[in-house]
Amino acid sequence: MAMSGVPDQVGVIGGGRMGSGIAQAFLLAGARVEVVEAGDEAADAARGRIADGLEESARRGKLAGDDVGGTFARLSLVDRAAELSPGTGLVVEAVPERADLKVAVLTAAESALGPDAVLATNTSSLSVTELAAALQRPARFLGLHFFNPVPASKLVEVVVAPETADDVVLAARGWVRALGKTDVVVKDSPGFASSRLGVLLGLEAIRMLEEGVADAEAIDTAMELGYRHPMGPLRSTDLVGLDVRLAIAEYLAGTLGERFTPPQLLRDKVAAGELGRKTGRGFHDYP
Ligand SMILES: CC(=O)CC(=O)SCCNC(=O)CCNC(=O)[C@H](O)C(C)(C)COP(=O)(O)OP(=O)(O)OC[C@H]1O[C@@H](n2cnc3c(N)ncnc32)[C@H](O)[C@@H]1OP(=O)(O)O
Ligand SMILES: NC(=O)C1=CN([C@@H]2O[C@H](COP(=O)(O)OP(=O)(O)OC[C@H]3O[C@@H](n4cnc5c(N)ncnc54)[C@H](OP(=O)(O)O)[C@@H]3O)[C@@H](O)[C@H]2O)C=CC1
Repeated sequence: MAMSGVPDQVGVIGGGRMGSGIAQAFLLAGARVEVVEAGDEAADAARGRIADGLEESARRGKLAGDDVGGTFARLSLVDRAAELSPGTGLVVEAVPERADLKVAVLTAAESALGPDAVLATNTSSLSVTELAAALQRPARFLGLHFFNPVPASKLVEVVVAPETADDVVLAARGWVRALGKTDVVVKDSPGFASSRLGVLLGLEAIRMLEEGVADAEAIDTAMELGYRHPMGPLRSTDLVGLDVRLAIAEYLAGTLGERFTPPQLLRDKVAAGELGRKTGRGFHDYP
């Protein structure tokens, strides 16, 4: 264990929006972190995101002992999940929301690690139980669902499948707290507690936009001032990424039913490359 109560060595598969935030959180808690990204260009981009995040943490006085350089020195990048260090205590998978992709990287990681390692998925919606079925040691697997933006978000959903061992749940809850975040334990089911509710609100807001009920600014402001949500449902969709939201909605439509069917406007915007903040345009503009 690192001094603060997280495993000494942590792996994060996928260093995109979420993976880089998760890596940053474990670095701040004192762990050595290996991030898996294929290819030099993707690795450099992930390294850059994490470096920027740590600089911001330092500006906000969130670096405990080390300086930015010392914290960043505990980060390394590898090309493939099979190359993760055998002594890794915890791996969090944060590749795109596709079951086949997640199974491929999780099974590769499992083969590289010792029998006590815990594997976790950051999936927003996919069945943790079905992902577990592809593994040799399903008892050591669970969902650790972080929220965006990871450094500012206080929540991690701990998603428990029927086969997840009790001691793994206990350890994972301790790690979440050691990150300075709050854990909520949720039984595995499509969309867990947060995506099931959050996505429905987002989809309804898009349908309202399609119907011309109000413009995006008005819909968001209604929820921000009326319900005191920190961000309206369209601004939140822009932050998550319209492509990510579409993948989640498609899965939930298939499992929970028609009410999650993605509106045509969401499909059109994704097809047009308007993915939200990351592309500068979604339901709002980000110059
Ligand atoms: C798709 C999924 O599967 C799941 C999802 O993620 S769905 C949710 C998508 N996200 C949302 O909808 C976000 C909603 N919006 C919000 O929560 C808020 O507007 C926000 C968190 C983005 C900003 O809120 P804010 O109050 O202005 O944040 P801010 O005061 O700057 O920061 C909050 C805390 O995080 C810390 N923080 C922020 N950035 C940080 C960084 N880079 N490093 C370390 N700490 C940081 C701040 O220092 C502050 O800490 P304290 O509470 O200890 O003071
Ligand atoms: N965005 C959000 O608000 C949230 C998302 N999530 C979930 O987190 C997961 C990741 O989402 P997000 O971070 O937004 O997505 P991103 O697209 O930002 O990141 C995914 C990363 O995974 C990399 N990747 C793809 N295939 C592999 C592979 N085989 N091995 C290693 N890395 C790979 C991608 O690299 P490259 O780009 O080079 O292909 C990319 O850097 C999804 O399951 C999503 O549902 C959970 C909470 C919030």
